Amino acid sequence: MKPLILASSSPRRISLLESLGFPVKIAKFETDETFAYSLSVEEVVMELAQRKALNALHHVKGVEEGIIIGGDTVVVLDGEIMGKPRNEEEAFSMINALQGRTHDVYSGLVCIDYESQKQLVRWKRTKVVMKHIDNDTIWRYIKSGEPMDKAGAYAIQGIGATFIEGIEGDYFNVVGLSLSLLSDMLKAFGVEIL
Ligand SMILES: Cc1cn([C@H]2C[C@H](O)[C@@H](COP(=O)(O)OP(=O)(O)OP(=O)(O)O)O2)c(=O)[nH]c1=O
Repeated sequence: MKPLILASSSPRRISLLESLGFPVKIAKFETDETFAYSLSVEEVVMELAQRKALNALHHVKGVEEGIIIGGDTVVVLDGEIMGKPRNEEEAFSMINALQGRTHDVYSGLVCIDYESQKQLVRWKRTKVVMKHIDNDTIWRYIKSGEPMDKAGAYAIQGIGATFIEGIEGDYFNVVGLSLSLLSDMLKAFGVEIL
């Protein structure tokens, strides 16, 4: 089987991919994550995931062969895209905006076959309903450190789970890598999970 090369340093994406039982190689390189505001959310997550994957492809050329996987996750409330907070104040305003409301989490996923250079680019959306959270609780959460490297400043898989009323869609898409979508994409490259 072709090795899977993950263009990501996200510990969540690494352990989700490893949970499928395949050996995973990591090829993460600094990628510009700015985007044009004229793009739709779907285009943003696909473009950023693609940039990460193409960057890895460029760097592993002649060194590693396999299927390169790139991903990107954002939170969207009222059409506004939230990435990772730059500081604690921004984390506060993100969670404060999300609490008591329903938002969408979009993840883009890209697979590139090194050998054929064939590319597949997809996206997926999950709806998340968050409970009301008071200001003191938000600040205690921020002080836990958990929100700082997460889109929308919360982690559904961590203490942030206590804020979540429910979701509609794929849980793993919120954590950053839909294993269901990935398995469909890998199938197109001749890779069967089972
Ligand atoms: C909403 C949400 C996001 N996240 C994470 C998933 C992503 O890792 C992160 C969004 O940032 P990304 O830019 O998608 O990824 P990253 O910077 O962590 O990793 P890399 O660019 O190396 O692939 O937020 C959670 O872990 N839990 C959640 O509930």
